[in-house]
Amino acid sequence: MCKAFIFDLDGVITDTAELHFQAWSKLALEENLVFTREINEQLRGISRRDSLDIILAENVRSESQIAKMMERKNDVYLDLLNSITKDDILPGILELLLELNARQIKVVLASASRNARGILLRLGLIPLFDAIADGWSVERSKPAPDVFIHAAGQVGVNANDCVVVEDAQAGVEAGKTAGMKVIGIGPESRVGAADWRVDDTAAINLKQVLEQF
Ligand SMILES: O=P(O)(O)OC[C@H]1O[C@@H](O)[C@H](O)[C@@H](O)[C@@H]1O
Ligand SMILES: [Mg+2]
Repeated sequence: MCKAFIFDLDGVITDTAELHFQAWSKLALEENLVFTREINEQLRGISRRDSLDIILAENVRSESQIAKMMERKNDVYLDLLNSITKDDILPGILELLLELNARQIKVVLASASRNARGILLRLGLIPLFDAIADGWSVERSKPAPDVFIHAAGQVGVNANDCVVVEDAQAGVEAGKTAGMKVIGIGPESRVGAADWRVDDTAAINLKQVLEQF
C-alpha cells in the first residue's frame, strides 16, 4: 500500500529547470562553451558537477577552474531564485501535497539540488514535507537510486510502498532502480519508463494512482 510520495524538485514542484538553463547559459557564454536547450535537456536531474562535465564536453579545465565555474553558475542561479514566489509552485502540486498530508501519506523531497531546502522555504512548502533528501545527502546522483533510498529511509517506508514523482529520465530510472513506482511528468520519449505518465503536474490523478498501486 502506498505509504510515501517522494518528489523531485526542479521541474516537478517548481519550474527551476528554466533558471538552471539561464544560469548555465551565462556561464557558457563567458567561457565560450557551446550550450543549447538540447544540451540542457541532458542536465535534468543530475548534479551540478555532472552537469558541468557534460557542458565542458572535450574542453579540459583544472579542478580549481571547475570549482570556480560551479560557484559562478550557482551565484547567478541564486540571484535568479530571488524572483521565485509561492505563485511559482507548479499547477496541482500544492493541492496534491495537502491531500497527501490529509491522508497521512508521508511526503518527502529527493533532489540533486544543493539549493533544494532554500527553494522549498521560498515556496512556503517546508511544513508539508516530512523529510528532505538533497544534493548534500548522498554522493552518487541520479540515475543512481541513492537519493530515493535515502529519502524512504528518512521516513521508515519500504521502497515498494513509495511513489516517486519525477520529470527527468535520470530520475525515473533512479526511482525504478530503487524499487519504487514512478509518476513521470513529460513526454513519452523522456519519461516513458515510468509506471504512470502525465504531460504536466496538473494531470496527476492521486485517486487513480492509489487505486492502481
Ligand atoms: O546546482 P544545484 O542547485 O545543486 O542543482 C543540481 C541539479 O539539481 C537537479 O534537480 C536539476 O534537475 C539539475 O539541473 C541541477 O543541476
Ligand atoms: Mg527534476
